[in-house]
Amino acid sequence: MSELLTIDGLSKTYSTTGRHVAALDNVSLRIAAGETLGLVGASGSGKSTLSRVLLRLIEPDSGSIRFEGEDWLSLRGAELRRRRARMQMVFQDTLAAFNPLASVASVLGDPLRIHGIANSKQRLTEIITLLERVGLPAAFASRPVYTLSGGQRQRVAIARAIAPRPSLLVLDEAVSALDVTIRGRILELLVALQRERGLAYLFISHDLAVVRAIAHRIAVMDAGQIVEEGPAADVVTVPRSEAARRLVAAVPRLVTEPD
Ligand SMILES: Nc1ncnc2c1ncn2[C@@H]1O[C@H](COP(=O)(O)OP(=O)(O)OP(=O)(O)O)[C@@H](O)[C@H]1O
Repeated sequence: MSELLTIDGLSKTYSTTGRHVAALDNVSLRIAAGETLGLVGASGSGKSTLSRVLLRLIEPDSGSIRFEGEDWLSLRGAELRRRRARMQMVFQDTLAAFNPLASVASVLGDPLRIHGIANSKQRLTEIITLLERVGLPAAFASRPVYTLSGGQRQRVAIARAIAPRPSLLVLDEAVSALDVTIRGRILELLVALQRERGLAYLFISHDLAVVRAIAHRIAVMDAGQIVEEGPAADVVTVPRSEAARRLVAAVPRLVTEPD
């Protein structure tokens, strides 16, 4: 598999009122095309800081990111906007990410327009195709976002993320707020989309059980550092780091064999 994302030596320290927090401390990660890297860690370990750096919302103090062969941190302005189509995000809090009064059609139409995917005539057809692909009826196009359930909103968020035809989705606690049944269905949808489109995922969560269900490899973060990385089954069954052992212990069914 070819390398899609290469993160090398990424560091970021927040300094507020005389306190310094090393949120990212020399983080290096790799993701191949079409694979899922799970990133787990306790609250405050630096996961969201990494996703904010990838999104280019904050600049790291040092380190490099190569994405699709390009120096991701040096992209600016129009070129960054253009390349952003290829790396899309899905967050936990979709009500905050969307204007709740906006229709589903406008939420999905924006990326199509911005990235020049479909002209105004083709747009509604493309929106309906996207809705159907994520398991929502075409009639949802006219619904305001606030009328959708959490699971339905997360499907819209996934539809919006895949609309500009990315090669990588960064999913930051994307299923954490959903109840167990809905969460399972969204994970199934993500797996199906990955197979169809060769998408790669950086799947960020504090919940090792959820990450285990979807990731090929797992990286464990603790206090800004990657303390362990390996095939998903290995990290869950033979955790080497203290941080991974704590996360495994927090999921009793992973360590207890069924009767
Ligand atoms: N803007 C900021 N200013 C100062 N400190 C910050 C800022 N953002 C994050 N931090 C600190 O950096 C560390 C890493 O935070 P981050 O949000 O990246 O962790 P996380 O693993 O995503 O946690 P959670 O799962 O709770 O969201 C924490 O100690 C946090 O308090």
